[in-house]
Amino acid sequence: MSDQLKHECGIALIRLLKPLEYYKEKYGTAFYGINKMYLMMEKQHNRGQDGAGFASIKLDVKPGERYISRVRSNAPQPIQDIFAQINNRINDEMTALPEMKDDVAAQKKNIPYVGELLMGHVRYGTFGKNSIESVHPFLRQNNWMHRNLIMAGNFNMTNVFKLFNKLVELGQHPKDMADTVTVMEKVGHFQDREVRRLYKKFKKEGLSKIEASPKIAQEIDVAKILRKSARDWDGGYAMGGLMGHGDAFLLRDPAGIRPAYYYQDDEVVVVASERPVIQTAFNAQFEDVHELDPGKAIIIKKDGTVTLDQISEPLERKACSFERIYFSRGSDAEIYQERKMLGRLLFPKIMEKIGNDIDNSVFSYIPNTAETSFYGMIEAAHQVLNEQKRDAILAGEGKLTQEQVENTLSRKLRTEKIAIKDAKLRTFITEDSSRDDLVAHVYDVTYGVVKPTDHLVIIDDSIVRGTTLKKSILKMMDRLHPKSIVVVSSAPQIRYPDCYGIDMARLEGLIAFQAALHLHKDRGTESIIKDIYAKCKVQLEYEDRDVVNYVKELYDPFTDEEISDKIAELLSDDDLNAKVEIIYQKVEDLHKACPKNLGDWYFTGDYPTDGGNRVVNRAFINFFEGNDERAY
Ligand SMILES: NC(=O)CC[C@H](N)C(=O)O
Repeated sequence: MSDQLKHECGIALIRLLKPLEYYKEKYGTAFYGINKMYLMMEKQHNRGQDGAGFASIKLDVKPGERYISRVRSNAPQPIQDIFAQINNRINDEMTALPEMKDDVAAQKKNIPYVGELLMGHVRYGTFGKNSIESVHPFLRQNNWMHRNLIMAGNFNMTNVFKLFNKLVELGQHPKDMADTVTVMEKVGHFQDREVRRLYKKFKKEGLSKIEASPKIAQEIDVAKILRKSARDWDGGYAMGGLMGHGDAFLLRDPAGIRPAYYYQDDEVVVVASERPVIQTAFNAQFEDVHELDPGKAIIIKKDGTVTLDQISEPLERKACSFERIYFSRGSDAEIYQERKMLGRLLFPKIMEKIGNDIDNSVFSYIPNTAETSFYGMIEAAHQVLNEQKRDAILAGEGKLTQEQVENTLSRKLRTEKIAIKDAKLRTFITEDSSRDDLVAHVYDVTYGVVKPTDHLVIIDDSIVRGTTLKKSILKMMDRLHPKSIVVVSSAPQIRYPDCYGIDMARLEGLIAFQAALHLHKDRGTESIIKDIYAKCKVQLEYEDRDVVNYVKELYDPFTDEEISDKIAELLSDDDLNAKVEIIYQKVEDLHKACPKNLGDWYFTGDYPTDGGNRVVNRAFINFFEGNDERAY
């Protein structure tokens, strides 16, 4: 991936179903849960590097003993940082009381973090700042056990301001503008109400306060709380939560935009944002890890009962296709095949651009995530090359000499590692005039394998803003003097903002949007920009469900190819010698390759929730008015 794209968060939840002694006996440590959580977070570090956090709950402790621990970090290596803190603390306590070594009860009593219920989170912020206060999990604390709530999520709500204002209208005074607080306060509000309802019920039945408490824990209806809380959430989410008394949940949005997977055996229940994370950490088989259905919550009661509850009416399933193209780790059995298919499906178009001249083409990729689609592209290329060889041999009708046959068979695909990412360089980049020259060196190239007669074909996951392509990759590749550079994007053109967790909130940053604007200018049809603006303005007063995405009209007059060609032009500086061509995946082919993740709003403008149309409407107004604000 050449564009820096802020995206996603990763979530991990573990419930140990057996007493801690069991893990000590079987695996040699009562810190089994913490170790597994470390693995699960580390295996999801791709999903967030702005911050990381961990929280745990000890079940069945005596009043006065601490049972909730949390640690968060926004240090440069946040996962390492929090587990260093956890380790240090554990070591300190163990050194102070060495007789605890084999005494699990004492460890549980004296050492924080050791618990039966654990939640971890890695963050890429989509809302608010990167301060430590914005790092999940968030705590809502109370002296009543059942009223404690810990939340962490991979989410973005399109209507977070509306939700915030609702809290204020209720007379509340949220302490923070963080979206996680807004969402958590909603759940906390209904959790409080449910606790109150149950308390009244038990009081009526003649139970004392102390008798009612364990009964509340048993009967607290988590599904009901979530149903009420999520009623007016509009967005993509996988929201995880722990309640003080030991219930836990993870809720997925009704369109299945954000991912969530779970696994259960007789020792653990586990939930994570990505499947292979669970497979690797628990040595589980692919078919034993299940996807959580859209609109459902997995609820783990304190007694270990696990249920899957429908929380909101499912919408049409629109799981984010970017998860498959780029965000999720490509080690997932399905995602790996899908990425390869994305590369394979692009090959016919590549052949057109290189004039079928495989021998004079060098094939490569932008590291690292595009490597898998590169393998698929190469498989397709091999197939075509083999067909060419077969046809050449058959055309000889058995009369070819040995040398001729050998020559044909010796034709090989030229796959090379061309682009090299020099990540460290970023840290030196300053704002002064030397910046552009340094930026060019963010990528380096391999010298000596490209000839002036060659086409250089380079595949990337996607082209969002195109900045790095323009400022670095194309310039560096041009130094190799190829005849042409064919940039291949395994994702279609990104034309619309995202509002469900990917940080692409502004239209004017998108290179496809810029290309459409330029095409209108070239053709003297710019008046459409004003017309769309007028239509958007009118809609400001509309209810979300009535808003139409008029930004589509900006793209309607052009074919995909016209926009791709314009993008190629915009990304080619005058000083480039090679001709630049750009090939994008077709939306139909994306769906063919990733049939379970049909969420494609950033490519098509078809938003899966009503709030999406409001966001794109606002984004266009912001663009037109030169307003820097975010559209949600
Ligand atoms: N990427 C995410 O899921 C972000 C979660 C949340 N919106 C935050 O900004 O903290």
